[in-house]
Amino acid sequence: EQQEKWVPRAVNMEIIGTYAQTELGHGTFLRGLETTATYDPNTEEFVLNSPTLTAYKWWPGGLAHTANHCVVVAQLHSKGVNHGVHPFIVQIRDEDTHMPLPGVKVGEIGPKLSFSTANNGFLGFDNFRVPRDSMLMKNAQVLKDGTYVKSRLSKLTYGTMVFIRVMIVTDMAYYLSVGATIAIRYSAVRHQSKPKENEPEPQILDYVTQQHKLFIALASSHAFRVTGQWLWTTFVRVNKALTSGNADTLPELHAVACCLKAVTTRDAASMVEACRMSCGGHGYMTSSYLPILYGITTAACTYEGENTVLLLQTARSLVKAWQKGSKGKPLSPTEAYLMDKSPVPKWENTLDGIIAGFRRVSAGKVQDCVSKIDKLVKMGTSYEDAWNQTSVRLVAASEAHSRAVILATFRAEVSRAAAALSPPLARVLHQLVHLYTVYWALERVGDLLLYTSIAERDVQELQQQYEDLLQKIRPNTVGLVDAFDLRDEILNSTLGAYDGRVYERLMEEALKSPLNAEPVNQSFHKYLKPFMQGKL
Ligand SMILES: CC/C=C\C/C=C\C/C=C\C/C=C\C/C=C\C/C=C/C(=O)SCCNC(=O)CCNC(=O)[C@H](O)C(C)(C)COP(=O)(O)OP(=O)(O)OC[C@H]1O[C@@H](n2cnc3c(N)ncnc32)[C@H](O)[C@@H]1OP(=O)(O)O
Ligand SMILES: Cc1cc2nc3c(=O)[nH]c(=O)nc-3n(C[C@H](O)[C@H](O)[C@H](O)COP(=O)(O)OP(=O)(O)OC[C@H]3O[C@@H](n4cnc5c(N)ncnc54)[C@H](O)[C@@H]3O)c2cc1C
Repeated sequence: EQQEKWVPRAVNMEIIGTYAQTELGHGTFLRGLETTATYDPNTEEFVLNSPTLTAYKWWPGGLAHTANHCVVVAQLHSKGVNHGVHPFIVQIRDEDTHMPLPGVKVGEIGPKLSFSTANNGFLGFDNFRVPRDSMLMKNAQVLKDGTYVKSRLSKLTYGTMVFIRVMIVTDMAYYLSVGATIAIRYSAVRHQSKPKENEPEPQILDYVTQQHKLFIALASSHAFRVTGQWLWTTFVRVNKALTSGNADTLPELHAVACCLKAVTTRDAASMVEACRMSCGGHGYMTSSYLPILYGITTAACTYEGENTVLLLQTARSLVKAWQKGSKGKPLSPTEAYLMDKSPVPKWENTLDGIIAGFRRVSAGKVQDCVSKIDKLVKMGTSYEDAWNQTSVRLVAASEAHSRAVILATFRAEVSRAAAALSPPLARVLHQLVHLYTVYWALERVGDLLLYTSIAERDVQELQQQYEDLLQKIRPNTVGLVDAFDLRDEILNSTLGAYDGRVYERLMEEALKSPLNAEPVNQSFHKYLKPFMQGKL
């Protein structure tokens, strides 16, 4: 009945909430969170408290001035026992006056790199009392007398984060479509330089280096949208099983959600930055929207689980899978390839050949990590220290695993969908799959040389395949970004508007600046003139 109490009020916006988990002192290590929720059986209430400055919640979006409730993650104490972190839904502001309630300290954390509209806040409690039913009791419960009833699966506490990580993959597909649309449309409008003296300045989109910078962002948007859809379907299936009490597939979902969130956010941030830089000085204008878009995508590398920490979570799963598979036990579908002990096949410069190659790289890296950890432990190093000393390789293994998942999913889903598409559209989408696959083979050629039978001539041929694909995709590039069908109001960009009037829009935006309100700015009279007259 907690959902009956809270959900309708949240849906009709009586409750504006945020997720208050991170504290000044802890973001990654959840078991180290310091906010306490101590049960008082005499009043059937929890007493929320921030015992130290580092216990203050810090970062939750909307917390500073928007939210009047929040989900607070706190260490649950009852009958003198700390039962670990649990979620509580807590009203923090008066619903009429919006004033902070007594015992609640809340405010803004200050300027950030971007996300300026999110009013991220801080929150401290001074022995703030909330009724027992504030504890979200879907998984664990505290009875009226303070008896703690543990969850059938402690990891369910972390479930919210899996959900958001799954959503973030699709978010990155969207952000890349915005960046690619702005940069490719601008590159079609912008003419620059004279490689051929007797011809007009060409579109910068005709420079192959410009195509190299931008087409991967376009292809990645489709790859992440397709992968995000697959991941969402997986999430729904796992969640359904969880509802019926079966948690067997949760570890695989957690592992694949971690590495996909980490890799897609890192790629999106770096590719949006490449989109910005490919637009020269105008890409550095706020009015282009590209700097803001970079700020949004790079934040995703940190929030909802810092990327390195998440890649190490996946590595933990890959190492456990290797150890399990080595004992002949079955592995989850996404990790089953780790046990492919067949001889390394002759390299093939095909999509299937490259996908198989990335699986070889991932399996080889995982095996190397396991060997290094085992060797260190045999030499007397603790497992934790052996893990830390191997962690750079563990992150790389996770990234290779994630890339293998994206490559395979992108290829399979486009091949499956192609049958229902017109031949021209199917051809263009296959070109994007091909470009994405060959791009990453070239980006990770060192790994392929280490773990597969790829030879120098294969690499040369892949480079030529890649350059041929840039040429094939070029004629459809503007059509492909137009197909994202992003309205000018959404793009919010002087460079990406559909009408291509970039110079007029840049000037229109400049003239809106208050600094252009008068021909001589007051700074002249206050500072420049006195300085020039030696009076400052
Ligand atoms: C409601 C929303 C509605 C709509 C949303 C729509 C769109 C949203 C899309 C995008 C959002 C856009 C903008 C939002 C902007 C900002 C929001 C940001 C919010 C936040 O940042 S919230 C805070 C996020 N914080 C974290 O992610 C913390 C990361 N840290 C951890 O997860 C844990 O500390 C960590 C790293 C896992 C370590 O914890 P611990 O030490 O306890 O674990 P172990 O490593 O020892 O592992 C124990 C065991 O548990 C398994 N496990 C760990 N985590 C999970 C999990 N999440 N699910 C399942 N299982 C998990 C782990 O595998 C181990 O298992 P094993 O022992 O190996 O069997
Ligand atoms: C824009 C934005 C919005 C946010 N919104 C919210 C929100 O709404 N609600 C909320 O609760 N939080 C929110 N956060 C906070 C976010 O979840 C945390 O910043 C994130 O979990 C990282 O934790 P941290 O900042 O404490 O960094 P730390 O965990 O201190 O990480 C710092 C460095 O230490 C490294 N490190 C940490 N642990 C390990 C390890 N075990 N192994 C190896 N390296 C490690 C990390 O890789 C990283 O390089 C938001 C953050 C941002 C930037």
